[in-house]
Amino acid sequence: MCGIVGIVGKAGVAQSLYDGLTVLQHRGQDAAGIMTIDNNMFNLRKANGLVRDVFHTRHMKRLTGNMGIGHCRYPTAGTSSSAEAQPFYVNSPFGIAFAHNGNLTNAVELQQEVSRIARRHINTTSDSELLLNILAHELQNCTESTLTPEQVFQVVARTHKKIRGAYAVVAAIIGHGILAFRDPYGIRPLALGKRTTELGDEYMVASESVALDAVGFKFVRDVAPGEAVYITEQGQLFTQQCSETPTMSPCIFEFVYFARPDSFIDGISVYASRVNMGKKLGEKIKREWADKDIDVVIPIPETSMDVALQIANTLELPYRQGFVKNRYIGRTFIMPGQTMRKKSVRRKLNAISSEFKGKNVLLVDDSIVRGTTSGQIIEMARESGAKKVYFASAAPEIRFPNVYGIDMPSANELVAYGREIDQISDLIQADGLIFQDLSDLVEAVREENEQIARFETSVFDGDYITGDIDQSYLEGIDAARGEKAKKAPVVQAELSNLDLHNFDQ
Ligand SMILES: O=P(O)(O)OC[C@H]1O[C@H](OP(=O)(O)OP(=O)(O)O)[C@H](O)[C@@H]1O
Ligand SMILES: NC(=O)CC[C@H](N)C(=O)O
Ligand SMILES: [Mg+2]
Repeated sequence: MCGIVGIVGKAGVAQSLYDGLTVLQHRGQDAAGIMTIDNNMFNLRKANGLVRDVFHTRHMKRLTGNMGIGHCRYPTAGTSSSAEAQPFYVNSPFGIAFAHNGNLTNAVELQQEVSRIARRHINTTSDSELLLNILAHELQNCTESTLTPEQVFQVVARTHKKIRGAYAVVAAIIGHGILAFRDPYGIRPLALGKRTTELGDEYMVASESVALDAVGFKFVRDVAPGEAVYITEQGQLFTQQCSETPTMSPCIFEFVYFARPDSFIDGISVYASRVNMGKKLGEKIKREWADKDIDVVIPIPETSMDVALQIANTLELPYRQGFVKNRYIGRTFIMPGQTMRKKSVRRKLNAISSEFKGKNVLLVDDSIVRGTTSGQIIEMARESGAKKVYFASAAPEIRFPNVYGIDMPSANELVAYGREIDQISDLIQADGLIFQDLSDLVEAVREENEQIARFETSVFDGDYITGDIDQSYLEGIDAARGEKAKKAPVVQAELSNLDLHNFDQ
């Protein structure tokens, strides 16, 4: 998914950027980076790893300046090489640092345009580096001597026309300010915050409102789909809609899994939406599983806990914690590669056997994607002595690849692809399996903001909102990014050997 932050402050911003990234860590665990501007110079630190491991005191000391941006990465294009960690940088025009959450769907065409028309070189396979170069090329075309907010917004409007897919972006332009914008569908989230200090007002943009809370910024509002926010280095805020056809269609999977429950996205409390999901699924279980003799409801930590508690309340059954999560192991779904994900489930979750012995348990998860977690967890419940193991998923069956910033490039890897519910149930060896209906999931989230008419739900229904995805596109990303492609002998370490991206370790 990736987390982005950007701050224009009145004093050093590195610590706030760092703190913001630590609370966005759940969006990307593979790499992290911060770039600040001080005295008309960029300072950069980025590397593979968690935020806490990437930044040591010596790096933080070097990240001086009152303006900067940060990123934590979950790769959905290109490779996991540290050369593709963000922020990216181009020296012309002005000098731009850039961070991106999302995924472009016309990267192949853009690659050609960037080299042929813009005569720019891209040194990685990252779609984000491409996006930066499109933006830079458009900025380059502003020939006036000063860069006004109006010009910046025209640049964003032209960029919107060229790129397709999902993007929430933050860019620091040296000598000018910070620019942030969101794709015309608002697929990926972006929030704006403000902090009042003795020295004046400071502004921050972040993927989730929780990052604003963590560093004492007050949530102002969500950036609208297609809208751009430009904060000058003096701290003046300008905003403008830069898309001719903005339509609000946020990714529903943010609410199911990605976002933190204490975030608000597009006016929706992520937590409240999950409670609603639990209520709806609980009601469905009541209707359709009246004959099932469930003794206890048990969540699969961590994301499903809010949903499971509400299911237990709705069914008037006890809610018990049957699995303990090792707090030092990250999220398994966003790990790169199936071998690592598989190994991590048992290291991450351990059963409290007394909660299972002789009981018919209902295990609840937020979603079943590859079936990595559910298969192993059901096995653990049985090893712990459960009589029957039922399974409920707060999201419907995931049958289609994602092209908007979730690393699900291949339908074949999805356990629900080409299978009916009974077959999935057999595969994960459950005694019964139930999924939320898509209409209920949409309602559960919409209940919190009825103004949103549509959500991006392609992983469930194959309806890709940008309208540019066909079978050959899906076959292409499967070949390029599916598990088989990851096993191909690309020596990723070698890719980072160029080391153009980092001037100090
Ligand atoms: O079917 P799968 O391919 O296993 O994917 C789905 C699982 O992965 C996620 O958990 P994750 O461990 O990433 O994070 P969490 O601790 O936030 O639940 C999600 O919450 C499901 O448990
Ligand atoms: N998950 C994301 O937002 C990824 C951003 C970008 N596509 C990358 O792969 O680095
Ligand atoms: Mg989970």
